[in-house]
Amino acid sequence: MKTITIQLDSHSYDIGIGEGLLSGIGAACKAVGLAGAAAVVTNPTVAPLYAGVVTGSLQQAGFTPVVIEIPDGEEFKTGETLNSVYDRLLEAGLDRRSFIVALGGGVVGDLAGFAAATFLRGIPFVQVPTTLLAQVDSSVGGKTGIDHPLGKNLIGAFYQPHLVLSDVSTLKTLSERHYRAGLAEVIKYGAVLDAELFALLEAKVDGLLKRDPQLLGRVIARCCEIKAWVVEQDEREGGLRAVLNYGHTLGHAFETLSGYRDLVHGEAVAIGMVQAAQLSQREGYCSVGDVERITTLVQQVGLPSDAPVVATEDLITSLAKDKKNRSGTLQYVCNRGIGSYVFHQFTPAQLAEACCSGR
Ligand SMILES: NC(=O)c1ccc[n+]([C@@H]2O[C@H](COP(=O)([O-])OP(=O)(O)OC[C@H]3O[C@@H](n4cnc5c(N)ncnc54)[C@H](O)[C@@H]3O)[C@@H](O)[C@H]2O)c1
Ligand SMILES: O=C(O)C(=O)C[C@@H](O)[C@H](O)[C@H](O)COP(=O)(O)O
Ligand SMILES: [Zn+2]
Repeated sequence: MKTITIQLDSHSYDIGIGEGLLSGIGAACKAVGLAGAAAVVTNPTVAPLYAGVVTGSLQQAGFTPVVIEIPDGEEFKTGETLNSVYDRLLEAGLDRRSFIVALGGGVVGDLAGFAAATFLRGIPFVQVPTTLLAQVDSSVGGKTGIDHPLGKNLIGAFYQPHLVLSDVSTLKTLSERHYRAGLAEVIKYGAVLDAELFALLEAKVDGLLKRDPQLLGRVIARCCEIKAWVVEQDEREGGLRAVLNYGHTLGHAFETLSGYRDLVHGEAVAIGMVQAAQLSQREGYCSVGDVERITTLVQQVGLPSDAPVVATEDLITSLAKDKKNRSGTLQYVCNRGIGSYVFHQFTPAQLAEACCSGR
């Protein structure tokens, strides 16, 4: 197992990455001092595959697990689902010594993490990510929350887990679509923070698509190292952390406008990154060749690169709700060449017009 420690003033925690780790979750929770009842929040797709081994391991380590299922899909990352989780936690009699285990992808992790942040004013939680996207991104760094009909992740909290345990073997059962969606966040790290990682991805497209376990282990660990480095310097997104929003400003707007149904998060981010590369080139931050490299990699891994057809007015309204909006101006992440970034201010109207006129 590879371990990466994320060191924060609030508290530090380990990210364990390796094959076959799920059966060790009970011992790992014990080792970080957790006790009492454990609520395993998961969904009907993941539960039949992995809830048994997780609850078995927790029982063996002396915990009393209860499984709470939420419906599968981004459209259920809502206040209604969150309330149903609170109901179940109360019914199960969880107290302040109890903890939550988020077993699933980013939707489960974000929602269960927010439940942990708010239930009884905060109980510990553990991330057990089972999608590529969750292993490289959402399980790390403590952003938790739910969507609102008007915008992505508009309700939430910064709340760090006690532990992240990423079992790479779970990726074998992930659908092609969701696996590729995870590659979007991997490309993001390379495009704005690590030129070497970007070049590795370009060279290893075949291995990535075949889910070569050794390559995946290396790539997941590198992404977590990069994210830990960013979050350690700026846990609550005062500045630097916004770089992790590369591709997300337009991406989140497209997700919202699709009613959280047509595009999954990674697909929306892929489209947003291609738009960001084009805007970066237009502003003189990168070359036509850089835009081509980003677009080609996105397309080679089977992700969409063309913006969906949306009304400019709707796009402006949605962009105006972005959390990076300050007095009508958005802090937008451009790539400076490949592997580096620069923030540029755009109004929602400028972004929407650039995006919609490009068609
Ligand atoms: N908190 C953060 O920092 C952060 C970062 C990136 C994304 N996110 C959020 O993450 C979410 C997207 O996460 P996601 O891409 O994991 O989507 P997801 O959670 O919807 O999972 C994708 C699909 O894969 C299924 N699944 C999960 N693990 C599986 C497995 N091992 N085998 C088979 N099927 C499996 C799920 O049931 C679901 O149907 C979005 O809500 C996004 O906003 C949060
Ligand atoms: O961890 C971060 O910071 C990120 O921005 C990671 C993103 O990939 C992720 O989608 C995040 O949920 C977006 O955060 P938001 O604050 O823009 O909603
Ligand atoms: Zn994201």
